[in-house]
Amino acid sequence: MLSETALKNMGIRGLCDDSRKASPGDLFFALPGAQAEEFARIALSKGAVAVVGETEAPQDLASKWIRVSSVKEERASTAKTFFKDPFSKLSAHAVTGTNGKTTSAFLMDAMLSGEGRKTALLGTICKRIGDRVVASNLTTPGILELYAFAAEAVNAGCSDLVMEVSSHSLHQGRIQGIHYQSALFSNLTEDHLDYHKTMENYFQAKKLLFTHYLSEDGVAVINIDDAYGMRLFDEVDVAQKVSVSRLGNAKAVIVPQSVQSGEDGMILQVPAISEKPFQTGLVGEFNADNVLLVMSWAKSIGISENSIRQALNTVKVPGRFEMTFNDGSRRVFVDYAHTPDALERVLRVARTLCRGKLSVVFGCGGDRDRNKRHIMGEIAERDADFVWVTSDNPRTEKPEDIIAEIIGGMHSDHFKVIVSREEAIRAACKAMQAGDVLIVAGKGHENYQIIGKTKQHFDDHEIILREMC
Ligand SMILES: CC(=O)N[C@H]1[C@@H](OP(=O)(O)OP(=O)(O)OC[C@H]2O[C@@H](n3ccc(=O)[nH]c3=O)[C@H](O)[C@@H]2O)O[C@H](CO)[C@@H](O)[C@@H]1O[C@H](C)C(=O)N[C@@H](C)C(=O)N[C@H](CCC(=O)O)C(=O)O
Ligand SMILES: Nc1ncnc2c1ncn2[C@@H]1O[C@H](COP(=O)(O)OP(=O)(O)OP(=O)(O)O)[C@@H](O)[C@H]1O
Ligand SMILES: N[C@H](CCC[C@H](N)C(=O)O)C(=O)O
Ligand SMILES: [Mg+2]
Repeated sequence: MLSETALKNMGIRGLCDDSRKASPGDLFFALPGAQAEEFARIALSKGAVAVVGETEAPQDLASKWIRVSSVKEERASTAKTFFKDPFSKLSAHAVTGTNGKTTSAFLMDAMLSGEGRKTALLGTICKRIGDRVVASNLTTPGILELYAFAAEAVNAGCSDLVMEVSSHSLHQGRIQGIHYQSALFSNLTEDHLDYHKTMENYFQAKKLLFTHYLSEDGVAVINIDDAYGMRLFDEVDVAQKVSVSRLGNAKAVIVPQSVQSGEDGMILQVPAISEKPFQTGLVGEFNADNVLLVMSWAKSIGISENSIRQALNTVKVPGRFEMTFNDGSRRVFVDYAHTPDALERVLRVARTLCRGKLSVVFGCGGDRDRNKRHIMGEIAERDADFVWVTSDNPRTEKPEDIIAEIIGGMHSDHFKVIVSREEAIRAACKAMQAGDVLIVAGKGHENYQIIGKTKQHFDDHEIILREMC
C-alpha cells in the first residue's frame, strides 16, 4: 500500500486509470488486460510519473513500475490516501435498484438539505455540491472520479453525500473501500442482462452494496414488495434493517394505511412515521414506492418530520413523469422509462390520468440489453392505445435493427415505426386530440442523442413544445 509520504516522495500530483486522460505528475493504474502495458506507455509519454501494474515490469520501464497483486485494490487504497480519506468525514448514503434510484436520491438530498445540512448529490442526472452542478456521464463514476468528488465535497463543507450506486459500479469495484451509513434498495427487474447475463448475477451485484459496502452499524432500507427485495432482506446481516411495503406485507415495519394518488400528486397516511398525512407533487404508484422508501430511510436516520414534509412538497426530478405540455385537455409527459417494468408502471399511471387515447413514443438504447426490447414492445402495445416506435440512443447499432427487435414483441397494427425520434415525436403530437395523453419515454433529462459514437444535441421537451405551442 502506498503511503502519503511515498506518494509525496515520488512527486505524484494526480491519480489516473485511463491513458486518454493522463496528465504530467500522475500515478497511472494499469488495470489488467491485453492492452495494460500499451496504455501505461501512453500515460508515461504524457508525463505520468509511475505505473502500478499486476504483471512483471517490462525491462525498459523497471524503474517506473510498481508491481502489486491487485491493481484494483491498490487503486482503492491509494485513492483513499491521496484524497485524504474523504468518506471518513462524510455521511454517505447509497441507493440501488433497477428503477427509482435518481428519484429517491433527489428526495434524500432534499430531506437532508431541509435539516440545514450541506449535501453533495451524485447520480445519473448530475454531480452537485451545494449549488454547483455539472452533468454526469455515468450513474456511478469511476472510483478516482468518485474520490475526487467526495474530497471536493468535504472541502466545500458538506456533511452528507447521497449517491446512486449502479450494478455495473458494484461489479467493477467503482466503490471499493467505501463504507455507507445507509443503503436503500428499490427493486430488481429486467435490465442490463447484456452485462450480467442472468438475473441472479444482477442480484448478486446489487447485494454487494449491503454485504460489502454498508457499515456494520449502518441501516439497510429495503422495499420488500419486490421479490428480490424480500430475498435481500432475509440474506442481509446488518445492525438495522427496515422493511417497507406499499402493498401491506405483514412482514414490513413501514406500511402505509392509505395512498391516494391523483393528477397533481398524492396523499399518504403512514402511521409508523406520523399521525398526520403526507403530501407530495410526485405522481403515481411507482413514485409512492419511492416516497415510502425514502420516508422510511429518513425516519430511521432521524430526519425531522418537517424536513420530510418540505422535501415531499418541493422536490422535482427532471425528466421523470414530467408534464411538458398541458392545455387543459391534451397532456404530454417526458419520462425516463427505459426498462420493461418502468414502461409498464408509467403507462399504468398515465392510463388513470387519460380521458381520451393514451399513446407512447419510445425506442431502446443500442449496445445495451437486447432482451428487454421485445418485452417493452409487448408492454407498450398492451398498455397504450397507440405506439410510435422510434430510436432512443442507437449508439453503434443500426436503428432499424433495434426497432425490428422491439416490434418482434408486437402483434397488432396499432403501432407505427418512424425511425427519426424527432419525426416520431412530432407525428405523435400532431395526432393528439382532446383528452389524450402522450408519454415520450426513454430519454427523460437527456439533452443529447448518441448516434454511432457521436453525441448530438437532442431534447424531447424542445420538440414537444415546438410542435404543441
Ligand atoms: C460496460 C462498462 O460498464 N464499461 C465501463 C468499464 O469499461 P471497461 O472495463 O470495459 O474498460 P475498457 O474501456 O475496456 O478499458 C479497460 C481499462 O483501460 C483503460 N483504458 C482504456 C482505453 C484507453 O485508451 N486507455 C485506457 O487507459 C480504461 O480506463 C480502463 O481502466 O470501465 C470504464 C472505466 O470505469 C467505464 O468508463 C466503462 O463504462 C462505459 C463507458 C459505459 O457505458 N458503462 C455503462 C454501461 C454503465 O456503467 N452504466 C451504468 C448504468 C447503470 C444504471 O443507471 O442502471 C452506470 O453506472 O452509469
Ligand atoms: N420505484 C419505481 N419502480 C418502477 N419504475 C420506476 C420507479 N421509479 C421510477 N420509475 C420509472 O423509471 C424511470 C427512471 O426513474 P429513475 O431515474 O428514478 O430510476 P433510476 O433507477 O435512477 O434509473 P437509471 O438506472 O437509468 O439511473 C422513471 O422515469 C419511471 O418511468
Ligand atoms: N442508465 C441507463 C440509461 C439508459 C438510457 C437510455 N436512454 C439508453 O440510452 O439506453 C443505462 O445505462 O442503461
Ligand atoms: Mg438513475
